[in-house]
Amino acid sequence: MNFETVIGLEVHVELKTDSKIFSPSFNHFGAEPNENINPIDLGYPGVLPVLNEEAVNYAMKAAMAINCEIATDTKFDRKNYFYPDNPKAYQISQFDQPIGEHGYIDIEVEGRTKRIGITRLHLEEDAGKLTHSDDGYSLVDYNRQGTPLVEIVSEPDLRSPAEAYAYLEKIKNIIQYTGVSDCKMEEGSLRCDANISIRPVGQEEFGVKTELKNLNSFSFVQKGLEFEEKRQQKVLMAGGEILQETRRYEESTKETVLMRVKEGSDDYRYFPEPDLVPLYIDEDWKARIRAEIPELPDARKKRYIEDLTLPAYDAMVLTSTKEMSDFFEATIASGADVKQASNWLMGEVSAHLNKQQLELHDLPMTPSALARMITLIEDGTISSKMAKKVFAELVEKGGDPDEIVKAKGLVQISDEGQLTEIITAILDQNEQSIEDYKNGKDKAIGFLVGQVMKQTKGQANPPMVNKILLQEMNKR
Ligand SMILES: Nc1ncnc2c1ncn2[C@@H]1O[C@H](COP(=O)(O)OP(=O)(O)OP(=O)(O)O)[C@@H](O)[C@H]1O
Ligand SMILES: [Mg+2]
Ligand SMILES: [Mg+2]
Repeated sequence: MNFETVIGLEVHVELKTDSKIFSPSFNHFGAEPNENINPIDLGYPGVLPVLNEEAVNYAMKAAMAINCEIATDTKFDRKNYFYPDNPKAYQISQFDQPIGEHGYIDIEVEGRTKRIGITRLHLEEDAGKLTHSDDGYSLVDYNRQGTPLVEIVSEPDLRSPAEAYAYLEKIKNIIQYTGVSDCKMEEGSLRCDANISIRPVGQEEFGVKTELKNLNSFSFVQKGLEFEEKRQQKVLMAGGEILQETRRYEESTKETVLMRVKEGSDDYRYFPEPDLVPLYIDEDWKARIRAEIPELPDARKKRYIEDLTLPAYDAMVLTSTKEMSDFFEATIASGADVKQASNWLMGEVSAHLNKQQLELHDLPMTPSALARMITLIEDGTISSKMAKKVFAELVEKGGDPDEIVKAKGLVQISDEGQLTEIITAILDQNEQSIEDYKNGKDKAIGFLVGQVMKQTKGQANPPMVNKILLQEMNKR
């Protein structure tokens, strides 16, 4: 029997506000365990949460960027659960009136664009972090408790693990552009639970889903879903039934294992949070936040193709991170040729970053330095071979391309008169090569170019050397 896979993702994104969602504790990653906590985070008796306006602004920004409608009347709810990562035994979340609903994003898979619905985006507080040691005890760090978090729930519109991967890339890309989160999976500021079911092809009704947790990278999400897709197929083919379970992905075995049979939302005993007033978001507030949203990746990509006439591939690569795209724009604003700037960023710059495991902001090279180097190539001051030396210096130490060119004696000889003089002398000494060339042996040109380069210590402008050589030989 042939099955169709159905996937819906829950993505949690931590918002990088200065302080926590309901308390004045710092909200910074990387502090000593339990350094950034106070009695509100820990839910001591008698404390009251106060909503951080910045967290609401950030959540609205994220929701708008994924095309959600923003609620006018919204509120917070208590989700009750007992687990040591949460000292209050409840999480303040949003149940039936989330900040954002009915959104979508467009993803590209195998050259096709597909629209994936977003059911909701709600604002909540993060829980603490447990570290389980091998010798049987667990450590609790409550620094994360109370970090503002948005949960973005997709419609069950994804049809393959590869689509799930593309969806995650796109969500990360968009949210990073808004600047409300770093979306670093390795630091936990972006996390994902993946829901998956299968159904016989042609059947309208969805199958029973399982939910995968402990997915620590986008590729583990894809691998976990691929395993689960096959596991469910085997169960159904053997006449068994899928139970609504929460399963844990094991990186070492690449398998999913049962954690618990899933609780329903009834088990959480949701009720309106009595310590917070309902939140009313008026049109002015919405408009103010909307005006702060920068140009998003899809719009940028379109502009690069239509206005800058870049190939679609370049536009895609350049907009894949905001940092790359901003660097590119600053480079062309400093006067670099658009296509050359794109080529350098996608080529040499990206290769260097990959090799050294660096990010653009780690480089001492500024966009204006890259632009100047590109201009020096274009106007013939340096050859592309010399440019490699200038580039190596720029990414190592930074500095001014003109000064590097001067210091390294890299100036190219592009003076027509000077080159003609050198070439004439070389031709006089190599009459055999001229003869060979006239007899159709094109190799002779290569030899003569080599002689010119040798004599000028590689400083002659190669296209000009070629042109003048041909002119002069044809005269003879
Ligand atoms: N039959 C199905 N097969 C695959 N995915 C499904 C199916 N039904 C629902 N989903 C997806 O499962 C996800 C459910 O997420 P949601 O946050 O609404 O509920 P939950 O996981 O039960 O709640 P919690 O936040 O408490 O974990 C959504 O992304 C939805 O698209
Ligand atoms: Mg959920
Ligand atoms: Mg869930």
